[in-house]
Amino acid sequence: MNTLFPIFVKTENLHVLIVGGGYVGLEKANALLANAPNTRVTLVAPEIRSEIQELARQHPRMELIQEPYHELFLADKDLVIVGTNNKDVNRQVQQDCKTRRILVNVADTPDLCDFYLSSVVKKGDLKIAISTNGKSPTFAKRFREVLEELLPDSLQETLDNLTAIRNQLKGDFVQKMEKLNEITKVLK
Ligand SMILES: C[C@@]1(CC(=O)O)c2cc3[nH]c(cc4nc(cc5[nH]c(cc(n2)[C@H]1CCC(=O)O)[C@@](C)(CC(=O)O)[C@@H]5CCC(=O)O)C(CC(=O)O)=C4CCC(=O)O)c(CCC(=O)O)c3CC(=O)O
Ligand SMILES: NC(=O)C1=CN([C@@H]2O[C@H](COP(=O)(O)OP(=O)(O)OC[C@H]3O[C@@H](n4cnc5c(N)ncnc54)[C@H](O)[C@@H]3O)[C@@H](O)[C@H]2O)C=CC1
Repeated sequence: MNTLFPIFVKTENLHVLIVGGGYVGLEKANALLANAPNTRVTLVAPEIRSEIQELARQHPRMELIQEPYHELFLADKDLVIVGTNNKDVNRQVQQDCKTRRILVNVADTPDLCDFYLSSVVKKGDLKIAISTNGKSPTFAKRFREVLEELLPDSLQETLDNLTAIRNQLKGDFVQKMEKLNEITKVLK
């Protein structure tokens, strides 16, 4: 059964810790900052790839700490993503997060994850998150590419028009809902 519950998180309101400064750390930092460049991200690792250092130069709210993980780094964090090349360290971080009730993603161990990252399709204000329940991240990536091709750029205009109508509508909640359902019937 696929029990994942998708939510859209305002990461700019959070302080995220990434543990690991290799390819995985880079991928996850890129994923976060591509969606919300203003997110406060702290990345800790004894070795940090040069691409991550470049990313930090472009994002003033990203901080790099060139040290091994220590639980003290969890003190002020809301969300943690772990991707070191040391399984014991990954496990330790996961346990420390559980103790503090901080949501944690252990990139190479789905069983230890409280949440997964998704493939993200963006067309202006429309955002679609794709997950395969961990079965094939590569399928998620390919399906993102298919949807990116398929969805027209004019979608933003439709959304803008619907927002304008939504803001002008008078009446109670039910009346507004009926009207908006009527107008958008053509989309079915
Ligand atoms: C469970 C999950 C946890 C998490 O990381 O959050 C997870 C786990 C693992 N990924 C692995 C490998 C790869 N991951 C990618 C890519 C992505 N992986 C992402 C998400 C997720 N990956 C979560 C489930 C998402 C879902 O439900 O579908 C994406 C969508 C989002 C993102 O990372 O930002 C991003 C695509 C973004 C995009 O382009 O749209 C590629 C392809 C590539 O990089 O080109 C490969 C190599 C090929 C392959 O294996 O498929 C391995 C094996 C590691 C090993 O062998 O050591 C594990 C561990 C395991 O499965 O056991
Ligand atoms: N979920 C995913 O998308 C994928 C997961 N993986 C797995 O993730 C793991 C990491 O992969 P890469 O980033 O490619 O490895 P890498 O070798 O490029 O980087 C490992 C990083 O972990 C850091 N590290 C080691 N000990 C640490 C400690 N005590 N505290 C903090 N950081 C520490 C290193 O300094 C380095 O920055 C591997 O086990 C790999 O199998 C690999 C590919 C994709």
